[in-house]
Amino acid sequence: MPIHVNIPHLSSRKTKIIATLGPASDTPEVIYNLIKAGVNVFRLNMSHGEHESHRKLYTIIRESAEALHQHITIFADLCGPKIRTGKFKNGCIVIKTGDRVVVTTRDIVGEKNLIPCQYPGLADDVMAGDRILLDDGKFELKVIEKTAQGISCEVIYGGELKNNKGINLPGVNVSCPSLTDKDRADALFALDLGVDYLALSFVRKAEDITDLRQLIISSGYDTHIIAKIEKPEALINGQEIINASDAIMIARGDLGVELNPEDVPIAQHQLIKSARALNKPVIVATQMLESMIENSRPTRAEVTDVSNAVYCSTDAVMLSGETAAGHFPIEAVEMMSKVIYQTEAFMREQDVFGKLAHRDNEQKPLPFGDAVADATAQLCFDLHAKAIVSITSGGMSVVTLSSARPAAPLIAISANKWVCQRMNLYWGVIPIHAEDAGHTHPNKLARHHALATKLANEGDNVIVVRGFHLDSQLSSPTITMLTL
Ligand SMILES: Nc1ncnc2c1ncn2[C@@H]1O[C@H](COP(=O)(O)OP(=O)(O)O)[C@@H](O)[C@H]1O
Ligand SMILES: C=C(OP(=O)(O)O)C(=O)O
Repeated sequence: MPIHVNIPHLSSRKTKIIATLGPASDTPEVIYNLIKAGVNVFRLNMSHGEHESHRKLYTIIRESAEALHQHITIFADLCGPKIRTGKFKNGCIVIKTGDRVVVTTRDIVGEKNLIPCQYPGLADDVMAGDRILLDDGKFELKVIEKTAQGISCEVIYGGELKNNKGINLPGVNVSCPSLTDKDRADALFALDLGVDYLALSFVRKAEDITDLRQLIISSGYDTHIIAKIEKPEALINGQEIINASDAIMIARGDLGVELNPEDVPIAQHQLIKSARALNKPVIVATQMLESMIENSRPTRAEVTDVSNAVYCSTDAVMLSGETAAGHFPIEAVEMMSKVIYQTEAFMREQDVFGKLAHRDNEQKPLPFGDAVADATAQLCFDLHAKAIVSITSGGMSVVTLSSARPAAPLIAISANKWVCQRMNLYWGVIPIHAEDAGHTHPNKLARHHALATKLANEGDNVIVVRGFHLDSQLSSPTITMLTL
């Protein structure tokens, strides 16, 4: 049986790459090449496409992952109360600064100066004078009056508006529920398909996550949830939301429209720190290599943005339009991968890894699991260990070990391939599916897989961690140094 492990040369990369799929990347050939270029996680955006097209993509991803002997994570991104335009004749219209346009909630196809909106409550939620932002804030309308035809607006900043683009109402209290009927239908579809995570857009409070959790559990699944942080309310309720979810995404597209753009980098720093303190993986998303939608080379500022997110120790960086609808999807992944390697090499040189552990957080005393994870990272550093090996059933200990940001690769062995796919999102984690994980001696497993992955050689030290329970009452962790 082939060992499912990330391609060896990619194994040394700690920060994971997420790619959104769309018309530019919906063939077996492109998906296969995206994985080869370094994608660890794919995002299926439920705001676009149909269930059948997502099913097709899901199948292609699983087949390509199998062919490349890799664990690949898949998540479905639920729209949540995200408001969007409808469709236009010919796919787009041009709105001109100074013109009058009508935004209608009728189910029609848009045309010149008529913009359909998919959210029926829009007219109730806005008032004369409110701002309506389109396509992540690229275009701006000002509400003049509500008429029988719809909401009459003046175009403040115009441009080419395409199908299905986001609408933001900064400062307006949107009455739309957090989990819409479409989200429920999309969630059930994605759960049945077998996705590894569900992401929820426009989370405002912890209950939004618990509502989705309820739906997942009542459907018989234990799929994990990614909370997308993109509303000012989500920053206010940040701790509770992070606690209630399994991972977070800093969705900077909408966040940068809902907040002042200059507040986004600060929010990014704070969210990465808070998520790590609570052992929750964190994703930095949107516009990371935006200019590569059109150009084969990114701007220096974009490359620096990716590098800074890596240096701040995010678990994953995400590509959106670059891989979904851009002209250079493979090149965008290759570029992201190069920037990550280069930045991590610098971090290694500066001895940053292992020093980013939980003890930097303000909690005193540390929770037991965090303290064990930090001690393991420190041991790894002191013993020049080539790898940490953790044998896990559900991955909880692995996410905690990963949050200590150890210098060595973290080989996470599980008998459950779904757990492997889930763990593949975590920083520095190399998941390995081994059916005998439950009944083979941990040291034997560790030795075999550390050598088979070529992460360590005969004579090298590895650290084997087991019996690791996050609750100190139940835990009797064993941390062993094994010389291969
Ligand atoms: N499955 C899809 N089908 C058609 N177009 C898509 C799909 N996924 C993404 N796109 C296109 O790529 C753009 C960027 O992708 P993404 O960031 O996922 O979307 P958005 O920002 O609209 O949520 C989208 O706005 C859309 O134009
Ligand atoms: C990732 C984001 O969400 P979406 O693509 O759904 O707009 C974002 O707003 O940054």
